Amino acid sequence: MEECTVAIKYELIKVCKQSGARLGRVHTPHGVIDTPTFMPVGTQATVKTMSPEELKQMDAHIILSNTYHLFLRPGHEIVRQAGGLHKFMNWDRPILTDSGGFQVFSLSNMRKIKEEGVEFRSHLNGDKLFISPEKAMEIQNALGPDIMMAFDECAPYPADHKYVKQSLERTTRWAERCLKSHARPHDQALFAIVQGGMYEDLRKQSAADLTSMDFPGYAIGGLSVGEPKDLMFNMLDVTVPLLPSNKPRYLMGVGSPDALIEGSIRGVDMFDCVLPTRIARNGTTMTSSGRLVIKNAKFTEDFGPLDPECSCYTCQNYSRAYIRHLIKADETFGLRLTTYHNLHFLLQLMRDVRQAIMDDRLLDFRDAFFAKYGLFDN
Ligand SMILES: CNc1nc2c(CC[C@H]3O[C@@H](OC)[C@H](O)[C@@H]3O)c3nc(N)[nH]c(=O)c3cc2[nH]1
Ligand SMILES: [Zn+2]
Repeated sequence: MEECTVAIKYELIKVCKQSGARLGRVHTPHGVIDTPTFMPVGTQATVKTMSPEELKQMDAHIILSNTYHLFLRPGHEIVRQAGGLHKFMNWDRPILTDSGGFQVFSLSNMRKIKEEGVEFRSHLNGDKLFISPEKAMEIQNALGPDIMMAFDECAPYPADHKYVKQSLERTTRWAERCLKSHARPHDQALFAIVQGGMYEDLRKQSAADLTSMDFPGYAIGGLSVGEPKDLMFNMLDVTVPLLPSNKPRYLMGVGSPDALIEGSIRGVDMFDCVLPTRIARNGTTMTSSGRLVIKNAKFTEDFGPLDPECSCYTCQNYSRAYIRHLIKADETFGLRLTTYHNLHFLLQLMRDVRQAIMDDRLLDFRDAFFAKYGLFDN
């Protein structure tokens, strides 16, 4: 694609001499993203319990939203009338929307996959709905994110070689149809999603098919679907080297601290995961010494911060005892405090990862991080 029709540009800043990880920047219509980056997930046009101002305070560079959910509610035409997602949710930095491929297969029942697209019932009211590659592009065109994802099938795990091969080949044909129906390539970058399950040969086939179509960025899909972590890392070792080095690489649905560090070491630039926001809502927090479940009785009279090494708003102003009280009392403010801290923790982790790449010491950083992170027994 000639330069003028591409909405984003990847700038490689340097490669870590110790690990091979890379420091980069993704230039988008709504601003620059420093990579490797963690993207907070705002599936229904909000990062649950956080305001845009708080997300800026913790310096989130980009957030996610979701085609499937917004198609069902409030409907993409409402968002279009509002002037697009940035206006609708009052977020003027970059946005990435997932195509709904994952949700159609994971959230709705009674779905039928055809060459044309996927027939399914709404998980909200049982309405019979249909999403095709063209429909997914129409919805994302209305939502107006800086980065949109091709409509794909995230193959289930485990799945046999024959099923995964047929699925990836359909995903490739769907990606081609997405490209053809891409209305505003100069405004919105369309990323393809590499599939292939846990099969090296199929990962190579999917990567080869999609990189021959020259997308502005590539996601690695079909992972973090219940497989053992070392299998996921093994699939990364196979797939990442097949992706162009001058384009961003996005590992979908990955966000535990160890996976963010290991994925960065393997050359991944972008990550998203609901983990930090989801576990926060039942009072589980990530600290430099490991996971801390705040409801644990031992924190009843603990007036120290969640994480003594954390500089976030929650840790500077509130105690474990207070947060434990709020979570036990089902007080919404408690969820806000744990969510704020968990997101800040992962965003800070990625700032530390980027600094470690700059200093050519990411493997040392990893070892030091893991030496402490596993220490906590709740
Ligand atoms: C958790 N593991 C995981 N998530 C995944 C997602 C959804 C992320 C999206 O789903 C929602 O969170 C579950 C959020 O909106 C997020 O952006 C994927 N999406 C697509 N299109 N294709 C994939 O192969 C895929 C694989 C994933 N593995
Ligand atoms: Zn904190």
